[in-house]
Amino acid sequence: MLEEPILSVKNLSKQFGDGCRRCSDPSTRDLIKNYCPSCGMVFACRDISLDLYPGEILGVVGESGSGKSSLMKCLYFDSDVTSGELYLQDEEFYGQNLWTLSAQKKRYIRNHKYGMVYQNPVHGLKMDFTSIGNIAEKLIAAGNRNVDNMKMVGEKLLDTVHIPLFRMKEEPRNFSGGMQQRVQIAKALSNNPPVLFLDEVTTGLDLSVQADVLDLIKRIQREFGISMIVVSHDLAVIRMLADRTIVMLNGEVIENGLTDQILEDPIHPYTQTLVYSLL
Ligand SMILES: Nc1ncnc2c1ncn2[C@@H]1O[C@H](COP(=O)(O)OP(=O)(O)OP(=O)(O)O)[C@@H](O)[C@H]1O
Repeated sequence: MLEEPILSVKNLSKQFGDGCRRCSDPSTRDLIKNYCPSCGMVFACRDISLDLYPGEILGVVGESGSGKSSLMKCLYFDSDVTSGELYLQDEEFYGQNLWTLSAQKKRYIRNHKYGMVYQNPVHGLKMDFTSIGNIAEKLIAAGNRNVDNMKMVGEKLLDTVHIPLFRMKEEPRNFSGGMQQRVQIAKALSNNPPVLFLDEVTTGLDLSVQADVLDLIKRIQREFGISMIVVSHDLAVIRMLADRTIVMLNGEVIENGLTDQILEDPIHPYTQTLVYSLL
């Protein structure tokens, strides 16, 4: 593992609501978990810092409402942050806090440096485009114009994720949930991104289909060497995929470390409950 992280988050906070006197002053803050009972303000993410290293999978695990999706949305610029810094190890953006960039530059980063796989394929795919057309859409967004080249890349990626090529002209709406996720993964890989985000990508799939998708993600890590952040409420998924893991509760990181170490010796009582539920 290289020493410099490919992606670095410093002190990310994401709050919904402006806050009031009761919750705005850190020294007298009076919250129920991450919620202010006086004004309804919610801290979805509180002072989160993390580093993603080249080639690794970082898992983010936590119960519903712990702030995992908000973290992911901030990283992918789907949502504005309240405060914090985000750095990408990249010549073009070195040393720049990505959250302060213009909307146009953020779009550029999404198109050229990032891949995203959503829990719900409807968010990542155009259901009325063909499967190969979905990949072409992302390639065009990343500046590609050569049709033969796009076709070649599309076929190769669909083959990589085991979509039979005779079905490449079918719309993903005709596919099973597992196949839709595989097309989403192919699309997310098409701009050759150094960083891939996966948000609850196996939730709702049958167990055998889940296993196929998880195997595919591991294979992609091995073959492409992409750094990934994988969000899941399911520690079993994180155990299969992640080299390192952060555990979130009420918008905060309560534990982080090597996944094996967290599984063998969980320190926080919430993490202990998560781990024991796997036994
Ligand atoms: N648009 C919003 N407006 C107000 N509160 C929100 C909004 N989005 C999220 N929240 C709150 O922020 C907190 C974190 O939500 P978030 O969706 O990030 O959690 P999560 O861990 O991803 O949960 P889930 O897996 O159920 O989506 C929750 O208390 C949620 O109610």
